[in-house]
Amino acid sequence: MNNIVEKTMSNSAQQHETVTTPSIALECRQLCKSYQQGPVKTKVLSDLNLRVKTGELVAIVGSSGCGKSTFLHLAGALDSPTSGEVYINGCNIHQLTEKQRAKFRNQHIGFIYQFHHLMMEFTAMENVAMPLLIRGEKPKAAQAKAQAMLAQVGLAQRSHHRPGELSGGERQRVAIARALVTKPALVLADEPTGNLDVENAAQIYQLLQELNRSVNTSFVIVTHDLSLAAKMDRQLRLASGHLEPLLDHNASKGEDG
Ligand SMILES: Nc1ncnc2c1ncn2[C@@H]1O[C@H](COP(=O)(O)OP(=O)(O)OP(=O)(O)O)[C@@H](O)[C@H]1O
Repeated sequence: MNNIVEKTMSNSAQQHETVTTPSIALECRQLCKSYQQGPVKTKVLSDLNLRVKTGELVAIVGSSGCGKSTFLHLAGALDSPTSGEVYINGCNIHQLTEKQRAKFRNQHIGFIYQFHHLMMEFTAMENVAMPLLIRGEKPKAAQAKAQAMLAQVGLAQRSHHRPGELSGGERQRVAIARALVTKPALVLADEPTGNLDVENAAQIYQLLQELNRSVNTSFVIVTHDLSLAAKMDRQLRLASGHLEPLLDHNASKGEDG
């Protein structure tokens, strides 16, 4: 009997531990990046630290040229740091081989760019299904998932349209569906509303929030728009090569840059 009680107590303690200890989707440790062009060395990131919890929405703002895209490229395993480490769901991504990194990106990371980067000769459905086909899913299953994802972003009726037959906001919705169709741990977005009008931009952010809640994917969003950044869980500023809380009240939330 005692054993059972002890076991139950220890199980409940473990469950409690699991619930109260947040998982970390992205962790950057002492990240540094310099570019060397001939004799000129440009130091862009310097001892940057960041922890993003599973399901957290983080906005990063910063002046032009401060290193936001550089940071996203390192966090998304598209480029290597000069030094430092990046962990996604606990995996040190820069220790992987190039081939392993490509596979890891396909399985765990979604990208959303300012200019959607859709394949213009393919339909919305084909664009969204592509990451699933790349990871080896059967075409029928991939199409069914792509159709469901397009419905989630409000484009069920546009699945056979090519990007040229969609509005700017709709194209960005397709890009969001493509980034999320694999249910990645982390979505990295570089100015996802940069080329949209205010109304469309607000709709896209609302959509990102809804998807964040429904799939529990973590989002790191680079934006120039402070009012939209304010809607995220946390706002950080990239300056002098590292991240700092944008607003004073964020400092009290802990988990700073
Ligand atoms: N491949 C590269 N080689 C050399 N320098 C680079 C390279 N890529 C970026 N830089 C430099 O690194 C700095 C940061 O660039 P980055 O594109 O990350 O800035 P950003 O904050 O995204 O800018 P923006 O908001 O204007 O897009 C800039 O000074 C840029 O000139």
